[in-house]
Amino acid sequence: MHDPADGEEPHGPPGARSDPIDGEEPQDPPGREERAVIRWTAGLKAGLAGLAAVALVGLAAPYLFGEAAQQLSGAAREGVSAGHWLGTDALGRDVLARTLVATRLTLLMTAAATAIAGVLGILIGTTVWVAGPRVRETGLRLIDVMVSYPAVILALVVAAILGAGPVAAVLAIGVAWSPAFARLTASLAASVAGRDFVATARLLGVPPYRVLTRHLLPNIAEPLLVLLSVAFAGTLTALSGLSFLGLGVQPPAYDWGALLDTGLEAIYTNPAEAVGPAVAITLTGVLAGFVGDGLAAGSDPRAGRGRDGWSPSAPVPGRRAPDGALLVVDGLSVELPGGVRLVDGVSFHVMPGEIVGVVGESGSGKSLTAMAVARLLPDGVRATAAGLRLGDLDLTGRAEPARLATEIGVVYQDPSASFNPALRMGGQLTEVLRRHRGVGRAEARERAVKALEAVRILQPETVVRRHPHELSGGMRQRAMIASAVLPGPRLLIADEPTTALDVTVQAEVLELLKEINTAEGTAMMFISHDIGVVGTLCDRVLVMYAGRIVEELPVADLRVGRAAHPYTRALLAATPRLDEDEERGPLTTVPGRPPAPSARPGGCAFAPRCPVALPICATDPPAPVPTGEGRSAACHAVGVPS
Ligand SMILES: Nc1ncnc2c1ncn2[C@@H]1O[C@H](COP(=O)(O)OP(=O)(O)OP(=O)(O)O)[C@@H](O)[C@H]1O
Repeated sequence: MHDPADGEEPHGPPGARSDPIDGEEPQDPPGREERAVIRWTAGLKAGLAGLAAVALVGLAAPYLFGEAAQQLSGAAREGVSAGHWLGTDALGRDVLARTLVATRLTLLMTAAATAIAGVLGILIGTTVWVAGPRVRETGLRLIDVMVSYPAVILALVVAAILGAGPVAAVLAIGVAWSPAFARLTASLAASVAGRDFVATARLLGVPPYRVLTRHLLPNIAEPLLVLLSVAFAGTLTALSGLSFLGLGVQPPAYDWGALLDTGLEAIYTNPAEAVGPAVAITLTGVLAGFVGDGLAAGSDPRAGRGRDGWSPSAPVPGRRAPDGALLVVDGLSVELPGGVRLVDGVSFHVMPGEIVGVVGESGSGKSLTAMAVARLLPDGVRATAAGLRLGDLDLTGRAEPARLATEIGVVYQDPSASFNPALRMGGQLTEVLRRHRGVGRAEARERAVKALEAVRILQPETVVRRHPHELSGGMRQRAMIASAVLPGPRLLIADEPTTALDVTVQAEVLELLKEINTAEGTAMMFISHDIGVVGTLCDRVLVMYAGRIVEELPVADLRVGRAAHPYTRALLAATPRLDEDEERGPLTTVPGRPPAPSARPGGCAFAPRCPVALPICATDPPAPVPTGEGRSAACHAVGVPS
């Protein structure tokens, strides 16, 4: 499976190092489309609308109620009345008017403190990240200490040093909240810094500040935005707390905290006096919280995806899977939230007991197609399909986890990352049987031992007691196959299961998969970028290019080089064939590179690399056309004499 970070090709080879200032930078990662989208959840809308209303009050109240707020009515500490909805204060001034007027100063102070916290924290966090390892270590530890120190206490210390007053309070709270931003920035920057596009930018000599502003900050903006709204609520309460304690705003100026302080003095005689500022503080804090929650939910790719990231789409006309097909995929698309299609309307089927190979260059969408079938799509992508079913199991609906776990087995590319290093093999192998098939511990263990034996692992009784790191790569891959077939799945998805293995072990694993297929009748989807490997194992082959299936053909045709699509022919021409008697001439490479998903041309995505492209290929995407029994190709040039 592709890391989103390496989805698009960096410009030019790393060796083509240019001027460090104007160094050629890698393209933005595909995640960018994802970042640009804010999902307008109800909470976010309500929070923003509420805060806008509060800001409007802050703007207008001093003009509308400024006079009423200063006017001495003569009736001190008067209770709630028609003239004074929240009563009057010790000098007879209208409490409601004062609460409304105080909105402006409170909001200004809160916004200033939040801005100071954000700017200072992000500066500290990024400086720590840009600094060398030793400064970084010390900086991070210091930030940790500051974060663990309660912000209000820190603010009290700063306020005590700077003296009482609104400026000191704002600075104190701003400084006190900055470690939270520094910590988040440093951790997020560290996680993004390890991604390939950042490494490439550095390799190309892009200066650190440019890496920071162009590649790092935009990628971590979303969580920082969430923290900003949380900090707004936090600084509001903290500032009100300082004013309440007499360390913030000083008379005759007043904010909500100061009003609360005077209101509490009269809590027994006129409780309403404290209600105004208390409600204002709580309401504004809650609204800021709504915005934070809304932003967090909006940026959570799992939110709002409907049925587990799945939604139905219109059926694809003219395509019908044969009767009795086990897996039927109809118009499956996988896309990023911004609408960029990574897999674009693929339709295919797998018959019971059939091994279907999926080939194509890196990034053609093979893994995402397979993972969409297994319901294991990574966060941040969304799948739609007109139909997707495995036997009677509808894979677009809320498929039962127990059925998914037992009816579809998955073998991944990297055997070292597929097992939990902290657990023994036995527990991991028996998990699905025990959890979903209700098999007892002893029997599950016995079956695990048999399964390991079946994949030709020597001394399986000892192996079940071992941790994954104690096994060789080949053994781990075979153990993973054992684990995948143990619950008796109807479909086994093998995603480049031999890529990480050496050639001898590769051959053994392929043989093993064939044996399982023959003995158990397990249908398989076998993903590989190696058309030669697919030719030895599979019955039928789907060739993918730029998110689409461009050709479907029986493996017998592939073996003899009878392919209709120019892309398949180019792949075949680039593959060495050891079984060939006659001289075939030198191997050729497929010129050019596949387009990035966000930059696919309007017509046929292969057209710019195609030796037989027609004018129509640049404008119209070709639909699959039958090219023989069980064969089809999506190409305008098929059947056109060259
Ligand atoms: N989680 C993700 N977020 C964003 N883009 C993704 C994500 N996963 C994959 N992609 C992009 O989708 C496209 C198809 O990826 P996929 O992993 O399916 O390709 P593939 O054909 O299996 O390639 P490979 O052989 O290298 O694994 C690529 O451009 C990839 O960068």
